[in-house]
Amino acid sequence: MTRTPVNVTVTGAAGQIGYALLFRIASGQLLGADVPVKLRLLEIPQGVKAAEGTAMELDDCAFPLLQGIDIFDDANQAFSGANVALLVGARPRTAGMERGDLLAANGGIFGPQGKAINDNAADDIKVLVVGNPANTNALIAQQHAPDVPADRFTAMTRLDHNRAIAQLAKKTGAAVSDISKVTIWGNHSATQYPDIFHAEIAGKNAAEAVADEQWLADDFIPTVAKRGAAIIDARGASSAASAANAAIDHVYTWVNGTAEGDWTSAGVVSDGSYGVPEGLISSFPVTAKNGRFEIVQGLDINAFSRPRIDASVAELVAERDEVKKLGLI
Ligand SMILES: NC(=O)C1=CN([C@@H]2O[C@H](COP(=O)(O)OP(=O)(O)OC[C@H]3O[C@@H](n4cnc5c(N)ncnc54)[C@H](O)[C@@H]3O)[C@@H](O)[C@H]2O)C=CC1
Ligand SMILES: O=C([O-])CC(=O)C(=O)O
Repeated sequence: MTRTPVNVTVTGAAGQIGYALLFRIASGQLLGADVPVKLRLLEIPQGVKAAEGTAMELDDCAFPLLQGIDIFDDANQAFSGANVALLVGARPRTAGMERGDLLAANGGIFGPQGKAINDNAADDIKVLVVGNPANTNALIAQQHAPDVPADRFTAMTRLDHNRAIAQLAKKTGAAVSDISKVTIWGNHSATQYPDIFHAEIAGKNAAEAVADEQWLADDFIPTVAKRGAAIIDARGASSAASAANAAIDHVYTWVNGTAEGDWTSAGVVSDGSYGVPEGLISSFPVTAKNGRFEIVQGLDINAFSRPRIDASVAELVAERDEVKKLGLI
């Protein structure tokens, strides 16, 4: 193996997503089957011992691409030389917690981690925020990293994107691989808008193939948007393997590109496209090429879609205003 290993930092490494994610990174699924990796795991002190156990199991897989595992409880060390950072560890909402409390608790995590990335990561750092509220946590981290180009900070809506594809495949009987150009707009929350008006099934418009606006409004959109809660209800724990899978998909696509004629969804810094205020980290249809996401331009937004996009973006604006008020950005 002659390639220089890629340093991948994962926060919340001892959590349930971490457990589903690390083995797939180490096996080559994050970056490619010929790319060696070094893992840098960040946990809070109480999580370090469990992370050490996971590291023992990673050793026991004898992955040919895995060239080292280091475990830290200090963000500056964990992000030192990082080329890819997966920010999974977050403070979950607990009973009685208001949105402001949740944003404040996570601001205390993502502000310092953004600064640690700014001060210690490699010049080509790419950041994916998974920990909720993912879009606003990503914004907080990005705002604490003034020396890192803003477009290196992204939030995960790929799970929502994959959920939308799966629901559309179920409804139409199409193969997942025949579905392209699905879009998730807005926030990774129940206000998100999964849009199939530009999607295609084997090259034909998906909304026309479905031809059922009532199904869209009353079934498809709420099923996708509330899927996280449905999983928690059924499993007694939040999505882990599917979230890890989406994180793998997000970074793999970012690094290796979208297929010709397709796009994906990601929370990226808005350039003002589609009326989304500049600087917000909102989900858009994006292509990836040469290691960069680009927002797909020029799509017609119809009367069904417009208010739904606006509602989710309004929620992001409210979250941004709240973290500003709290002095977190
Ligand atoms: N964007 C998305 O689509 C999805 C996001 N999520 C979010 O991902 C996050 C992680 O989920 P799980 O792994 O299930 O949670 P978990 O509670 O099993 O694990 C979280 C881990 O993060 C660690 N942690 C907490 N604060 C930390 C810090 N400051 N630095 C480093 N590590 C820290 C904890 O010790 C714990 O081991 C949650 O916020 C969850 O809501 C989950 C599913 C989908
Ligand atoms: O609410 C959660 O923690 C899980 C989540 O984001 C999802 O499954 O989309």
